[in-house]
Amino acid sequence: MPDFSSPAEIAREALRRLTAKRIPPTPDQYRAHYHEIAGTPEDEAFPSGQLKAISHALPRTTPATLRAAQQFEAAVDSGNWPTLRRAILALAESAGNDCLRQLSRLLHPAISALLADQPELAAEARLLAQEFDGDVAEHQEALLHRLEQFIHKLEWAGADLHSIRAGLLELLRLILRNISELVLEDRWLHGQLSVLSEAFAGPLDARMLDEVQRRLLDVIDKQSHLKRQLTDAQERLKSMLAGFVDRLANFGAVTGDYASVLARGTERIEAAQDIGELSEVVGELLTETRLAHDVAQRSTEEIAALRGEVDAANQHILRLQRELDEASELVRHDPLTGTLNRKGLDEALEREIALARRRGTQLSIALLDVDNFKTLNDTYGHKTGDEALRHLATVVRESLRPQDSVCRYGGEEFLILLPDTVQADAAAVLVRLQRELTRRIFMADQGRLLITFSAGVSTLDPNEPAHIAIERADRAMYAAKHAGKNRVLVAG
Ligand SMILES: Nc1nc2c(ncn2[C@@H]2O[C@H](COP(=O)(O)OP(=O)(O)OP(=O)(O)O)[C@@H](O)[C@H]2O)c(=O)[nH]1
Repeated sequence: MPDFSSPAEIAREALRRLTAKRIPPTPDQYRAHYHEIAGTPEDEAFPSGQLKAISHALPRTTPATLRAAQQFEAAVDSGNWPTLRRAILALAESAGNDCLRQLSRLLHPAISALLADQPELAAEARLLAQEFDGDVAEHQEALLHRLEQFIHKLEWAGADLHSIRAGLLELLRLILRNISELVLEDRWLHGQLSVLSEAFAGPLDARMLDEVQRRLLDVIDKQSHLKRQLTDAQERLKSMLAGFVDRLANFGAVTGDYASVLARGTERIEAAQDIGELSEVVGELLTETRLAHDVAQRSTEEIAALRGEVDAANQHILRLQRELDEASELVRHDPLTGTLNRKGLDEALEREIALARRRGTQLSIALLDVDNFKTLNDTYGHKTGDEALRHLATVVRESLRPQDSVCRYGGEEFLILLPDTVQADAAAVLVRLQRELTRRIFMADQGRLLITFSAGVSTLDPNEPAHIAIERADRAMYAAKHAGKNRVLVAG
């Protein structure tokens, strides 16, 4: 076989063989014959199509990845392997740098911000972030080792925080138990405290803590007011009783004197020698008797007056108690059902509207009114009516998410705020509530009573005042009543 030493000779021979075999001289056929004659391995064809597909899929989210992707695209267009090799290396480097930058952002600000209570760890996170942001090539291993140690410290700090939180919660539960033992006789405070205990039973979140804080403030307000008033009233009662005892002692002294006058009079009567002497003794006894009678009468009147004052003081204490119960309506919760009252609703509305605007989420409102409540009251009595309302409020509260608010809007009417909920979902929540009331049927003394309600649902437009959306829900609720009750309608 002749030896072809120069590329020109190999090329000529390749063309000659193609002609001899009558094969069309396409680039692929030519390349195959060329390598066969030269005895060299055949280069693979440049896979432009597939490489272009890869280049389209490359990330271009940061300036660095965009640059690397464009370099890759140009290399594919050039069809040149060495250029492509350089582009792939640049791509790998940009991906690595991107990863380091993300790690640096994770360390600072994200992790360092979470470590507000651990300034040393926060400073370490900042330092590591700076180093990962710089040139890591030379001391990569040392840096990775420090990162590993930092992660260990974070794990320990996390475990510490967990046990501190558990300890604080336990402490709060203890305080609550203590307070509820101290205020056994106050139903309203008792209700508030059981709601607080329930709140601490579940996982903590910021909204729940806010609610707990408000309720605790209510409890503290009322408790201190109540205590001051009751101490005053008790002091007044004490001083009245002291006066009463003084009068009794006086009366005792006067009657004691009278008894000795009588005894002396009896002796003198026995020893009397004549009528004159006797009439003198009787005269003295009459005077003393009149005096004793006057004192006794005065004392009886004073004691009766004192008794009147004690009764009035007692009435005053009872009135105070009632006024305080009414005053609890001025705070944020309805004493019968424990749901928010109007003032509580105003605050919750303000908070939720601001949140919805900030987050660009939908706030839905539902108004529900118990069906045929007057008949229930008339048939089973007002007390059963009250219990039915309490049952309804409990089922509603327990069926909703912690971020939803329930308010007693009127006698047997409740308003529910559903943050981050579109109108159709809010209607579905109310339908679920209807089902839940059928499942958890109200057990009255007289037996099982099914409570149903009619409801209207609306969604707040970010630019309208809340009362407009409430009016829409109200109209939908009335439409539900007219359509036959026990149904949920959305506002048109
Ligand atoms: N037991 C009890 N009854 C209440 C309370 N607040 C309001 N009510 C009574 O609820 C009843 C409401 O009656 P209506 O407004 O006629 O409504 P309804 O009977 O439910 O009729 P529809 O709404 O049409 O289904 C009245 O009798 C009120 O006295 C409360 O706190 N306790």
